[in-house]
Amino acid sequence: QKELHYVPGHDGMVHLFEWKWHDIADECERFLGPMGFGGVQVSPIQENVIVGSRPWWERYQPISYKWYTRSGTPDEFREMVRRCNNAGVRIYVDVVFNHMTGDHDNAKGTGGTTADTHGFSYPGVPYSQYDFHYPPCAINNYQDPANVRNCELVGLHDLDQSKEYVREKIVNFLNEAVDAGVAGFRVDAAKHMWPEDLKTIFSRLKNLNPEHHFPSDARPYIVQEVIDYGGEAISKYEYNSFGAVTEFRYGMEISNSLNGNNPLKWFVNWGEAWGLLPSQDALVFIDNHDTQRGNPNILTYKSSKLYKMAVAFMLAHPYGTARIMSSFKFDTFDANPPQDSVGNLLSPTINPDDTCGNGWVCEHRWRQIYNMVRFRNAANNTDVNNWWDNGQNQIAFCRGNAGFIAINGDKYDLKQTLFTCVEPGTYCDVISGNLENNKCTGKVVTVDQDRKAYIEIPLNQEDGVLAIHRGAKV
Ligand SMILES: O=C(NCCCOc1c(-c2ccc(O)c(O)c2)oc2cc(O)cc(O)c2c1=O)[C@@H]1CCCN1C(=O)/C=C/c1ccc(O)c(O)c1
Ligand SMILES: [Ca+2]
Repeated sequence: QKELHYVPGHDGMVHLFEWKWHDIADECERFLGPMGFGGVQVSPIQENVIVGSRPWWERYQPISYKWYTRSGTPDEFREMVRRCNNAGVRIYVDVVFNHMTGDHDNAKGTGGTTADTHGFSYPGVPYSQYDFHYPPCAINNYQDPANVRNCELVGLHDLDQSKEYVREKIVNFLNEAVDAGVAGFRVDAAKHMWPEDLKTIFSRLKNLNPEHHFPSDARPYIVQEVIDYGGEAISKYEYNSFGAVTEFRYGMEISNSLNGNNPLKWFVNWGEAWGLLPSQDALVFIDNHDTQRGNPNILTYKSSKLYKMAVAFMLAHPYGTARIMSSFKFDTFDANPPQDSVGNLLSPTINPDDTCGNGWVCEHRWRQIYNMVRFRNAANNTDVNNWWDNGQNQIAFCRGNAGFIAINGDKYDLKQTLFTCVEPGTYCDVISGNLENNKCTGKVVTVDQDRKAYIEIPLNQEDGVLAIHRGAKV
């Protein structure tokens, strides 16, 4: 099965990239739980090799399966899982077991473990040369599935998951996290592992720990990172029968449209009809930790108006399992996360307006984004209906009779009286403000007896979106 184990009334995953465990626990209790977020994807928990300038990608070079990273210790991790589960927020661990490190002289890990990387020896597990694809070959041909699975990604020593000993080490690592109360995993570089090996490994995972309020016999939710935009020999469809899969085309198509290359009107049949994975198998996102820094066509926090429109559309639409990126500020690809002079990660500071400081972007705390998480919760179990568009980049649709959203991607005002599906009454536009003390701090939308309303999104307005739902009715 691929069902998530979100607590009822919670939906939407947020990737708290590079956050420390105690800060995540605080965020679950003070913000994510109350706002109805479903879960957090955390950075890798396994010990990684220390690379000089501390680039973000050092955490994707494991040196052992011990839970010591710059995000915290095993006890801090377990405490975070307990506190987040108690706040109704699930934890999904980013796990890296396609490979270990590349070659590093005098390699040392974030938990003090050393390794002889040139000799393919990792005593912290232990792994030796026999546990790897050896002698190494380089991945240099994405049209050859064996090359992509059995060779080294940028020189990272490639484990052989067909070996029972390797499988056992991986399964034990994952099951320890299940015992600690996690709800599932994001499997890094799944494209670089054989589907049969992954299926075998996942079949050996325990059921989720009932002490953490999971239904009995609940299975871990697995998301496999398969970077497939089409055009390579390996397909996302090789992986979605035994786990969910990242749908990279999702963010690419929405970014492409909002960047002006393809009118929004075409999204009337957004979903499988576009060649995307089946909805229940798809983990969807606008940007991720890699594409936000490596792909100029993908919208990120740096294009904030278009980005909020993209994320609002994702959260308003029922297709797939939505994941919101929460970033640190960066201006180069390799940039390290916010850290002090001796390499300790900095905690996000929370400003009086609830935004973050200390180099953290906290997209998930932007009103236009957290309010769309609430929209997604208010609209759960409904479909897209009553689609409207102007033939170009102005669209609107309902979710059952629970919610209504309008988006203006054109270079002129949207001014229309539209059918909004929701009960007649007065609603707050949750993009421009909140419903507080039974008043709207932003725009007010009056829905008449015919369930129609005058909808206006001027071109020069701060946001290109208007959204109302039954949870924001005055
Ligand atoms: O130029 C780079 N890499 C060469 C391009 C291949 O990119 C990588 C891909 C990759 C990229 C595109 C694909 O279609 C694909 O199948 C794989 O997946 C990785 C996964 C890892 O766990 C660790 C890595 O170092 C990589 C990686 O280098 C820079 C310098 C080293 C890290 N890195 C990077 O660019 C790091 C990227 C990275 C790191 C972690 C990820 O989870 C990820 O998705 C990408
Ligand atoms: Ca591999």
